[in-house]
Amino acid sequence: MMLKAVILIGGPQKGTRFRPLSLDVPKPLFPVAGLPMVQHHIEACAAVPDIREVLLLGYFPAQQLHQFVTDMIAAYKIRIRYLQEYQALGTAGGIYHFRDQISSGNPDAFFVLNGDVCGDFPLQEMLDFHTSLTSPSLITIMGTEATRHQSTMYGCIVEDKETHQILHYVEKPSTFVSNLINCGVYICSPDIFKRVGEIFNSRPDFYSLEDEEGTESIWLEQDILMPIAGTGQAYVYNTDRWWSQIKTAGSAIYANRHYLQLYRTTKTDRLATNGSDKPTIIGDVYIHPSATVDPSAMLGPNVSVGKNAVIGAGVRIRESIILGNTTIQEHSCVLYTVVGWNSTVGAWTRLEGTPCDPNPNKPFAKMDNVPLFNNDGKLNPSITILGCNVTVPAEVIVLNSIVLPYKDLPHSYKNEIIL
Ligand SMILES: Nc1nc2c(ncn2[C@@H]2O[C@H](COP(=O)(O)OP(=O)(O)O[C@H]3O[C@H](CO)[C@@H](O)[C@H](O)[C@@H]3O)[C@@H](O)[C@H]2O)c(=O)[nH]1
Repeated sequence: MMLKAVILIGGPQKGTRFRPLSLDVPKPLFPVAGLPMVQHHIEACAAVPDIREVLLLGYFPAQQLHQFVTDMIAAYKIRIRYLQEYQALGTAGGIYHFRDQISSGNPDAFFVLNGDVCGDFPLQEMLDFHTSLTSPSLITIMGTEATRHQSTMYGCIVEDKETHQILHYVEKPSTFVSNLINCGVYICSPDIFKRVGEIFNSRPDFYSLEDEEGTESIWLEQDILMPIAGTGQAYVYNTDRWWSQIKTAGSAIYANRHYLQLYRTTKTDRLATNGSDKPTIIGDVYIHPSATVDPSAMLGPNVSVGKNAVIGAGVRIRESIILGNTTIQEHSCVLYTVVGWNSTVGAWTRLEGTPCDPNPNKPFAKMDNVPLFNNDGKLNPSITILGCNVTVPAEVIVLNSIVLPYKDLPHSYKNEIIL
């Protein structure tokens, strides 16, 4: 069997809720648990022996992805390419536009993964399910359970419980349809191109100059899944493994924690260990080999420290992401915070945010993608974020605040966006 994988990474206009973290680097490359977000997808794909090529599909300028793709080829030794859409073509439009590249070598099927989800992707298990189906599936969707209340923020699937055929599919319905939601991970038969082609050719105004911008795009969800449901050609593979979207900056801390936890079973060499002349490590912590951490610092649980970062004496960090080239001076405390690249945090300073985790008392609860402001126009409590090249003085407190790049903070801040 020969398979390929397509990862949909979107473009610069997407991922706005991820700001300011997506101001300096395309959102798909933002590091979570020490690796660019979509490297986790690539790693999951590379672990499936039949996947021979991974295609990243998006409309970011190619030079923004070039180094990353080169690094990925070296790390995983499989074919990886970035294919750039000339404009946003939609979740099925891009696949259709590059159908020749996807079909070359005659793959039996190809995976499609949304770049903005994270999880413990059971790709091999899903493939086994897909290939075991007696009637061929044009598209198999990975589905998972959500709460009744949250389900309407996703694509909702009604399945035949015995055969797992999809009977009904609604994209982000206005009222409750089903607890079973679309994870944004698919296996498609190459025959899907015929379906997308029919839609492409059925658009009469395609060449009209008055055509509104955006009508050129084709959506896997609305244009393919909704009409195909109930025809016996679409199936759902259910998973109860960890899965989430990464939409808001707050979800980076949550995803970081879970990916670190996964390292415990699969990649223990990536986790920092305790030892003499080493900092105290609590729980799961990733420290880039080039980072310098003072032995009197205490890190964890759930901390990632990037390239060339310098962590001073007596520093305490918990539930946070410290990006590359950042310096945290002695005795500072960092909790539920993302510290952007090249930032400096003075001594005896406290950076603290509020976690936005899924409700632990509700089974199947996902992260709420809390908007920045509440209805009174006030900032919703969230993780604290420092953009890149921010300088925080010594002996101040920055609480539940978002600091845009290149800012020298003069004093303490609480619940503010600092522009
Ligand atoms: N290449 C490319 N990628 C795109 C484009 N538009 C969106 N994407 C990528 O496609 C994925 C889906 O993004 P959205 O269109 O914003 O959809 P969504 O709100 O995330 O919902 C989708 O994912 C949910 C799971 O996370 C699903 O539940 C839902 O049904 C739907 O498939 C993201 O990774 C995004 O970067 C495009 O024009 N081109």
